[in-house]
Amino acid sequence: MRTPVILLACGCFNPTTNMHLRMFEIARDYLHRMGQYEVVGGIISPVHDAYGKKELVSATHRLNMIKLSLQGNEWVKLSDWESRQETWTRTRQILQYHQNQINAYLKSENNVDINEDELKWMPDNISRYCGTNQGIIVKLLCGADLLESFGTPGLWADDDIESIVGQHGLIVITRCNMNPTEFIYNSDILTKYMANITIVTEWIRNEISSTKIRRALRRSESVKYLIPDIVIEYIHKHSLYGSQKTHL
Ligand SMILES: Nc1ncnc2c1ncn2[C@@H]1O[C@H](COP(=O)(O)OP(=O)(O)OP(=O)(O)O)[C@@H](O)[C@H]1O
Ligand SMILES: NC(=O)c1ccc[n+]([C@@H]2O[C@H](COP(=O)(O)O)[C@@H](O)[C@H]2O)c1
Ligand SMILES: [Zn+2]
Repeated sequence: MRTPVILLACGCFNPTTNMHLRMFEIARDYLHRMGQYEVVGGIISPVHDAYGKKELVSATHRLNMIKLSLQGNEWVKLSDWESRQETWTRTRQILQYHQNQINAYLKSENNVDINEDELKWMPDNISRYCGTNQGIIVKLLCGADLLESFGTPGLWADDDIESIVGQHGLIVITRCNMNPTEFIYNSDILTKYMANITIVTEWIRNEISSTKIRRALRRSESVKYLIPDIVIEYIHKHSLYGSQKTHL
């Protein structure tokens, strides 16, 4: 019996790139091929404005751009819970919130309406799992850089890392110049929970990043085929990232 999982990606999504969307596809293909997990759905949870990262545009814009990117996507959904909180929330709590809502829904015998604003991020087909006694695990989907940020002094509490990896688990997509396997080897906590970490090698390598997209936009260079057209239109319409409409 395969274990049902939901993949949750957190980050700035400033703006969403094709690689953010590809991450979900790459992970689902790999997990299905390996046969241990069944991917029930995906969630994107953009970070709160209070995270305060350089050049971060408002959550309203980032949510809108994610919504546009997900048009026509049948299995990945946007969760705005994180951005609606009073301030920045640790990733452990974000995973826990979504896990608790899923657990409550599965116990609810199906009379909760998942179309309500609060639960719009739930997978459409989740009702299939009600009353089956089968839990769904919310796992953190991330790039190798996020995993390696666990090693930045003072950034993540050991307790949080233990809870994220021990109770949820990680699906890590490789990124150029990073060696997640070696990073796990060097960490006692990550080695302890190694069975809960899946490293997925992206063989069709590309180094799209939001930083490079913002840089190109600032320089009035084309970002076509790197981010969805509809997001490019949105960026120009709202003059985000110092962009001027010279393309598209
Ligand atoms: N090219 C990529 N390969 C693998 N993972 C990626 C890639 N781009 C983004 N990710 C992952 O997507 C998630 C969200 O990342 P984030 O919003 O920081 O995007 P980013 O492109 O890394 O942006 P920035 O350059 O602003 O840091 C993170 O887990 C990150 O590791
Ligand atoms: N202690 C924590 O829970 C912790 C620390 C640093 C970053 N994060 C999260 O990781 C993501 C990092 O995104 P960036 O790579 O864009 O900075 C964000 O979603 C942020 O909230 C969590
Ligand atoms: Zn990043």
